[in-house]
Amino acid sequence: MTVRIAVAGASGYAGGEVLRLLLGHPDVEIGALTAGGNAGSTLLTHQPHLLPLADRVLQETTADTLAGHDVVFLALPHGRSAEIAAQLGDDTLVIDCGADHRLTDPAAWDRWYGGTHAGSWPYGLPELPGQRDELRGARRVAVPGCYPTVSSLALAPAMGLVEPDVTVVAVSGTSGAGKALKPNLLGSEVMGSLSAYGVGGTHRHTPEIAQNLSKVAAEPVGVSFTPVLAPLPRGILATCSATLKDADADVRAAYEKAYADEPFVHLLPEGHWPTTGAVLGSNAVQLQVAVDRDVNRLVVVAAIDNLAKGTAGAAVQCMNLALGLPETTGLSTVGVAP
Ligand SMILES: NC(=O)C1=CN([C@@H]2O[C@H](COP(=O)(O)OP(=O)(O)OC[C@H]3O[C@@H](n4cnc5c(N)ncnc54)[C@H](OP(=O)(O)O)[C@@H]3O)[C@@H](O)[C@H]2O)C=CC1
Ligand SMILES: CC(=O)N[C@@H](CCC(=O)OP(=O)(O)O)C(=O)O
Repeated sequence: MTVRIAVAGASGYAGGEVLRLLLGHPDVEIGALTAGGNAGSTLLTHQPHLLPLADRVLQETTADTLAGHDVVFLALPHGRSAEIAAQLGDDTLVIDCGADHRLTDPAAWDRWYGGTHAGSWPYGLPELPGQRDELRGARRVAVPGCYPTVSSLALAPAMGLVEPDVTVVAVSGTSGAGKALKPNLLGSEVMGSLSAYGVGGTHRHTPEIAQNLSKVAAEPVGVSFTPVLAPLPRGILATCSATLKDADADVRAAYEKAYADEPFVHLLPEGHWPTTGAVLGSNAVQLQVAVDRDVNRLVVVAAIDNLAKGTAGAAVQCMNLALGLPETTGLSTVGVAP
């Protein structure tokens, strides 16, 4: 089967990564590509690596332009997806890389994003318990945020083994912030420096991580989340910890069991630790677990590429699931090294 796809936000980082992956997908034909203010320019201007699509002219992001495709990927700023998606019929599979449809609680949406909640869609993290079934045949998919992806996968197998109160400190490359110029992202501010931001429970991914872990734990899970910006283009390394209920619990066995059949989530052999370099450009998640005996805490380190498994790779994985294609089509588990 050949699936005709469109990408809204094709000039951005997430849209560009969706296209990079889809250029290697055997069942896809690439249709309309749209942007905001950059509509009218060629894709080459924004995505110098996507030469097979170099001459494509970016169109305006309207429902008319996007209609008539089998799949529409929305890689737009927060708050821009809902209105467009509402105008696309159920014959179109809509995959939203933004946040508009991730949170299930309207009050949480209002608190963290503000304004009217557009409703929640099937959540695009197939590796969470029960989630894959929700995505098979779905017509709408909310792709998770990059930090919630890595932290939820790092901690989900431990739910029940740890107290429902977790800490996540995650270091991210700068592409996570998108292309828009921000003062803290100027080259001279970022290079050679690490900086924490969204400290003190103020980052909008906190409720998304809590939503995921609370669903798995079947009880409210408190989340203390601190993101850190690093001078890397891509990659997230998350260190997650929680107090063990039973000091002798076999946590490694729980992780081995949870991810034994997952094509993209890899618990590394003991003694090896995840690195962002090892997952670069791939849809892989690398994990390692340890128990800090002195303080009786489980410590999990996890790495993803924020643009791949953290956004575009997850979007393609979910497209495959929704369309009934093999889940791994067009996706690699092999990173780039060194
Ligand atoms: N970067 C990442 O690691 C991740 C990103 N995401 C999500 O993906 C989405 C896109 O992010 P990202 O690619 O990083 O952002 P970028 O800033 O790199 O790209 C944004 C894209 O949206 C377009 N756009 C901006 N404003 C409008 C508008 N008013 N109408 C139509 N199009 C518009 C831009 O077009 P133009 O060039 O014309 O301005 C551009 O194509 C966001 O919702 C983000 O949260 C999710 C997970 C991780
Ligand atoms: C480094 C950096 O700035 N990262 C982004 C997260 C990107 C992402 O996954 O998020 P959304 O889809 O929810 O925007 C941030 O902290 O806002």
